[in-house]
Amino acid sequence: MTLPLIIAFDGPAASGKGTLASVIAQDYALPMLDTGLIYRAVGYQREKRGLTVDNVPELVEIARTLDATGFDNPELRGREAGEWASQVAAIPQVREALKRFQIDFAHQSAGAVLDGRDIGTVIAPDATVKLFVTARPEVRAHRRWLQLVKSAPDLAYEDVLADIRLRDERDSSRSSAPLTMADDAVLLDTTDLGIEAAIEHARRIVRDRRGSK
Ligand SMILES: Nc1ncnc2c1ncn2[C@@H]1O[C@H](COP(=O)(O)OP(=O)(O)OP(=O)(O)O)[C@@H](O)[C@H]1O
Ligand SMILES: Nc1ccn([C@@H]2O[C@H](COP(=O)(O)O)[C@@H](O)[C@H]2O)c(=O)n1
Repeated sequence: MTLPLIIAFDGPAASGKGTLASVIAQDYALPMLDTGLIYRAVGYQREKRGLTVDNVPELVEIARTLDATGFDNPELRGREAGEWASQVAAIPQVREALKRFQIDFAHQSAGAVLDGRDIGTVIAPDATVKLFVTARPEVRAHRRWLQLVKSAPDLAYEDVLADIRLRDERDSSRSSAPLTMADDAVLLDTTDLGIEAAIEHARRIVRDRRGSK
C-alpha cells in the first residue's frame, strides 16, 4: 500500500509558492488546492454584500456555505481581493469555518498539494514535505506588479509594494494561524531564482524529503 503524499507550500504573497505547487502537483499527479482562493472568495463576498469585518456571524455563514463554482471569477485574483482576503483571514471564527474542508482535502487517499499560509502548521502538520517559499518584498512586489499591470496599466509598483508589506505584517502578526515557517519545513528563497531554477530547487527538496521518510 502506498502512503499518501501530502506536500505543503507556505509563504508570503507572490513568493512563487502557487507556481511551484502546481508543477509539483502535476509531477506527482496529485490534486492541488490554492487555499488563498478560499479566503479571497470570503473577502470578496464580504465586500459585495456590504459587510464589515465586525459582521462575524455573517462571515462565518459565508465561509461555511462557500461554493467553489465562483472560484474562476477573475476579480478574485485582483489586488483588492488580496487585501479583502487578508482582512477576513485574521478572524479566528472564519478560519475555523474553513478548516475542515482544507484538512479533508489534504488527507484524501493519494494525498494532495496545498499552498497557503498555515498548511504546514495547522492544516497538515503531518505533511510528508513542507516548503516555506519566500523572496524579498521588493522582488515579490515586482512579480505581482508585472502580473497586475496587464489589466491595470496605471498601477504603480510602489502601491503594490505597500500592499505586500501591509499583508505580510497582518498575516504574520494575527493571533490565529499566523504566517510562520513550520519547524520541519525547508526554506526556499526565490529572490535570486528564475521560475525554472526555483522549480528545480523545489523538485529536489520534494525528492529528498520524500526519500528520507
Ligand atoms: N522564481 C520566480 N521568478 C520570477 N517570477 C516568478 C517566480 N515564481 C513565480 N513568479 C511569478 O510571480 C507571480 C506570483 O507567483 P505565484 O502566484 O506563484 O505566487 P504566490 O506565492 O502563489 O502568490 P499568492 O500567495 O499571492 O497567490 C506569477 O506571475 C509568477 O509567474
Ligand atoms: N492558508 C491561507 C491562505 C491564504 N490566507 C490569506 O489569504 C490572503 C490571500 O492569499 P493569496 O495566497 O491568494 O495571496 C493572504 O494574504 C492571507 O491573509 C491565509 O490566511 N491562509
